[in-house]
Amino acid sequence: METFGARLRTALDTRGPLCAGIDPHSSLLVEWGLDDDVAGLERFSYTVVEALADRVAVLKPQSAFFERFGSRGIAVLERTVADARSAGAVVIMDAKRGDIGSTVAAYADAYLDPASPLFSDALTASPYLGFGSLEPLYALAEKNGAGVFVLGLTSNPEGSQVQAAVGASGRSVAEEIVTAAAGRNAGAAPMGPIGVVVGGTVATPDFDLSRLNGAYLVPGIGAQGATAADVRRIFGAGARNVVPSSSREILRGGPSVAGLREAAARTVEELAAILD
Ligand SMILES: O=c1ccn([C@@H]2O[C@H](COP(=O)(O)O)[C@@H](O)[C@H]2O)c(=O)[nH]1
Repeated sequence: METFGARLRTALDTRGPLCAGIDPHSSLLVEWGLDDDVAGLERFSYTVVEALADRVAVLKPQSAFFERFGSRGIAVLERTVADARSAGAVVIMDAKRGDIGSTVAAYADAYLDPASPLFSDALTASPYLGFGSLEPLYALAEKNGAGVFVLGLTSNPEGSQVQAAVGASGRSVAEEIVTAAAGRNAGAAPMGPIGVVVGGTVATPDFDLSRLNGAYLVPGIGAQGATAADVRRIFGAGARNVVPSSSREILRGGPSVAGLREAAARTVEELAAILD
């Protein structure tokens, strides 16, 4: 079985360093001339998959925008994930799950078990009930060749209230998360299954990001104001295993398939120029 790290590395090498978000905001549905209903959600999501799943490295559906339509929205999410994976994209489910370990085990079954209709290549998760509370996700991800992206330094301005807090060790919460993830990834090649989210909008971290031996998912490119230059500022020129992520900026290229492809290609070009 190919590991998540190997699959992600190949996707980045062959398709370029971009994660395109599938975020069907009601305002975007309207911009695309669609109704803000399940039919609109379907058309929007399947168009993004048709346009991008055979060419961008990673697609990241944002679960919240599907959940708001209840079970019919989840059905659209299931097909979106399955079709995107069939077309060769690595799919990161952005659901930011987290709870006590016994409940996290059910989230693991929901997203990281190949028998589940929502099975994805990776899941975003919140480690703020403790990094170890997510252990069932790490274990099932490893078993099934999938990945987990834990929140480290999020792109929103409120994040630092928790993530920059310094504990008894003298290290910030975010540094502790990176350290813990690095411990779990030790020895894996080309990289381990535990990635960390570091927003492109954050202040330059004052600790070493290079020891993770896993991928960094970097949301905030485009609509939140982060640029390729920010990716270089945070990770250094030529950084590897960095997955910049942009949703609204690319989605505004729609509703045409050509417009979406053009927006994605432009973003990849900018990012590839500064990443390995
Ligand atoms: O720190 C984080 C973690 C996740 N996100 C998610 O990424 C996209 C960003 O969308 P844009 O339209 O490119 O702003 C969205 O799904 C967020 O939930 C994040 O922004 N920051």
